[in-house]
Amino acid sequence: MSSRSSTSNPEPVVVERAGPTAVSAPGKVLLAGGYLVLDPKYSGIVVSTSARFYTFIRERIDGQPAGQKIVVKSPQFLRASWSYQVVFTKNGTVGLVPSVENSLLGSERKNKFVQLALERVLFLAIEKVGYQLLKVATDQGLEIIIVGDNDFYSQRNQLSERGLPNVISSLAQIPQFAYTDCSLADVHKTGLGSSAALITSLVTGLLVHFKVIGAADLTDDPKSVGKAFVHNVAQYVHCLAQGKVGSGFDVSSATFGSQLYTRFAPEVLQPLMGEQVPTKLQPFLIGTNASWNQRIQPFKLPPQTSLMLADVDAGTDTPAAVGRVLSWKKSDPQKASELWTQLGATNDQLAAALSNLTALHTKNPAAYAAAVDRLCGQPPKQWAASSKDEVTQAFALANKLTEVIRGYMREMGRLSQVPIEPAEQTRLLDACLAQNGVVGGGVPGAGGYDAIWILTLTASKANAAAPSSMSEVESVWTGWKEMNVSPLSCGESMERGVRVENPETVLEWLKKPGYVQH
Ligand SMILES: Nc1ncnc2c1ncn2[C@@H]1O[C@H](COP(=O)(O)OP(=O)(O)OP(=O)(O)O)[C@@H](O)[C@H]1O
Ligand SMILES: C[C@@](O)(CCOP(=O)(O)O)CC(=O)O
Repeated sequence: MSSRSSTSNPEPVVVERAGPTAVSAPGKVLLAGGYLVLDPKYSGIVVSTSARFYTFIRERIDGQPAGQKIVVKSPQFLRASWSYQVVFTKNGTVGLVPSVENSLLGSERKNKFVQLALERVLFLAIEKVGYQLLKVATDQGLEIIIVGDNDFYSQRNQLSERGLPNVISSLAQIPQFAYTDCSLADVHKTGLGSSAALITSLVTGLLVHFKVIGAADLTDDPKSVGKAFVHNVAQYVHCLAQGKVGSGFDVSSATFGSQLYTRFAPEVLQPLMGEQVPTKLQPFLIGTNASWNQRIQPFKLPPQTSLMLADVDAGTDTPAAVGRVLSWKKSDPQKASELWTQLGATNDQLAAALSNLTALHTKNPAAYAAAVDRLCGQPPKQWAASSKDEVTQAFALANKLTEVIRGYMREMGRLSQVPIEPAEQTRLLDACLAQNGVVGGGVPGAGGYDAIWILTLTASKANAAAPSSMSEVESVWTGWKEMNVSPLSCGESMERGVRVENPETVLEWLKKPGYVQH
């Protein structure tokens, strides 16, 4: 067990009991930049999802005082609760010890994501608020409930058990945080970054609950030092738990929301990834530490567009795919450099084209809406020739760029012999992109068979009669024979990053009938 010492003198403290704390963080879709975003020379277009991960923290356990004990419950899954003892010693150190009952309870042996988040935030807390305050903050025991919106986990079983068709409108009939009746090890995750959203939500909830940071620190301003600290701590814990330093786009978007993301230099985490925990963590993670040189540019999709996500039935081993692509890249640096340069430039052009559409809406909302309503009734291949107006031309350009990106991703897959956009996904995407009002689509992140994303136009409210490209795409999905295509979240708003929630509201959600209390 590691332990940690305090920097402040043990003074008697006035105890003010802390009320409950609730925090949420969004999932992610990497629309463009898979593989390239591992290199700080390139950026990724990351959209935060409407699906969010929630952490609810309150004192006592099942309403009873439980000195220095912490229980973390994940009630959507079988055997998913873990209990720990916070250990304070006379010389002012703190440590976290998994309780014996974890194995007795039949819990999955342990959850390193949860345990590392608790342990490392306790170390930071004793550095920042001191031994006495931290001891008080845990002396009644803590009950922590962590839940992810349904889209993080395949709902196919839920839909079939309820006799509901596999369509977007059915998703709203499944209770929020629905019980999956399976273990975490067996659940089919949908690739929305559940662990990054979990860690960012749990770490932030603990930092707020232990008063290491204030709720005011959680603005979405990428320049906020408090938010940067939260980002750094969440990246640290997530990389420790995953056992690797990925690009970090998922934790960054969970923290700051939708963005154009450029990776921090991975070396910043090297001193923290070993067995030995540094005696002081704060200097490495503080928001003003310039070694954390990620670049975060707020981004949002254009107005009157909706991001549709579908979960496809075969899984993809992302780490293995990354390994094979990078080893090919090493074996053919010349060809890889050409491809990375062309793909990186096209990704940047797509980001600019999408941001330009938002600017065109700002410039003339009426003209923008009129153009979108018209394009809702045409397949994208006809857009460029249909009108010379700048909104039409801008959407035609965005569509063209997504198709060029798909071509480069297929080329990367062919050269590295990794199924990045395999033929089955190509056929499904081409069928979707032939529908009216579809701006573009592709395989998110590392690609493979996990999922597809489709960006569709939505008619203005004044034009309710306009055709709905979302339903046209959904017809392709429901009629698709080659693979099982299940709809996921379908969001218009570009989600904010990690934020404090009203604990009473979250508690009400957790008491609803469809949510199974353990
Ligand atoms: N509701 C939850 N409660 C507890 N732990 C969870 C929960 N959801 C996810 N996790 C943890 O996150 C791990 C998944 O993290 P991993 O890095 O393997 O995948 P990921 O890339 O986050 O997956 P995806 O992007 O598909 O959501 C699970 O094995 C589990 O330990
Ligand atoms: C392949 C990679 O660049 C993106 C992986 O994205 P996803 O987890 O498949 O959504 C890996 C990374 O950035 O960590």
